[in-house]
Amino acid sequence: MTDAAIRILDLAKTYAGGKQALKGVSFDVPRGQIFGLLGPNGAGKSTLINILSGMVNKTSGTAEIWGFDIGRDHRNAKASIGIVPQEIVFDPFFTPFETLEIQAGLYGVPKEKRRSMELLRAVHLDDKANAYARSLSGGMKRRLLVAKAMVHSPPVLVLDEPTAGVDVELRQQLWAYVRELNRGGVTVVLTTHYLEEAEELCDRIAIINHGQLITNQPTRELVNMAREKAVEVTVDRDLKAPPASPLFDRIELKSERTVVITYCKDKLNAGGVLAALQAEGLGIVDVSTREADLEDVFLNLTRSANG
Ligand SMILES: Nc1ncnc2c1ncn2[C@@H]1O[C@H](COP(=O)(O)OP(=O)(O)OP(=O)(O)O)[C@@H](O)[C@H]1O
Repeated sequence: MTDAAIRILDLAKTYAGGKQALKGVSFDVPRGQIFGLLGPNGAGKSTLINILSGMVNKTSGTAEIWGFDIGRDHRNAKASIGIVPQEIVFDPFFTPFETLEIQAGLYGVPKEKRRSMELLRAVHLDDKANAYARSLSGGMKRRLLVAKAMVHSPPVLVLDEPTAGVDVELRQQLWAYVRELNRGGVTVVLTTHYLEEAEELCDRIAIINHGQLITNQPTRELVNMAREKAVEVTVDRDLKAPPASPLFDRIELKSERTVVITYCKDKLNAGGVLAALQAEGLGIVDVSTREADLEDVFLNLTRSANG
């Protein structure tokens, strides 16, 4: 038995029309982590999740969930994962309580082991237990989907773009619950477009683009890869052209007196940038720096993978 929560090996998918959505992707999701799966639109994230959930058939390669092969050991693999889909799909005529009971029935959870009310409390929907699902707001429906994915107490929970259309407060509530589940031992996989979200939540991040894995590493390391920093400097006189220096990677004129200078933090620091400007005879009026974040890394990595 592997110690990975999910093990994906050379996984490929070509759709009927010939579109190669996954071109041989391999990675492990370590147990106990919150793992981010990132990529731009059309990268292949949903295809990968749908293969894990059994909704899409893989073309080749293997995938294991909690040590169970999704093909050979389909039942155990399915029992080991809960998936919160991207689309909100409910039967509008069932109440949240009934929705969870039916789902538990589908997974063969015996009545005495069901915990529908407990799950509804956890996602702050206990007061809506007997309301029609169609009367719930978008955020409430999304939380109900999370509860629904947990009825059979799977060790792995996958959330596919869970915060699309969810407001900031509900997003925080959702993350608080996801963290709580993770502290309780649930491995969480999250797909998102929001790098900030991934940076805040995930222990590890994999990025896919055009069906290929671009990177897979601890979030901290990924952030450290952002070698570029930018400093915005306002000087004491109008500039006709941006002052050039071989030390700068890029320089752009933001307004007559403000320039944004991008530099590599291995070569230079903000003091060096200012010294170079002063050497040009410019007086410094104002300075602000920006920490490189995952957005930069993401753009750099996907750019180099495209080029
Ligand atoms: N059923 C399908 N038939 C044919 N092509 C498909 C099908 N589903 C997805 N694709 C294509 O496969 C590629 C990967 O799509 P996928 O939905 O996996 O990407 P994604 O990373 O989840 O994107 P998004 O973030 O927009 O959901 C896209 O080019 C998409 O158009």
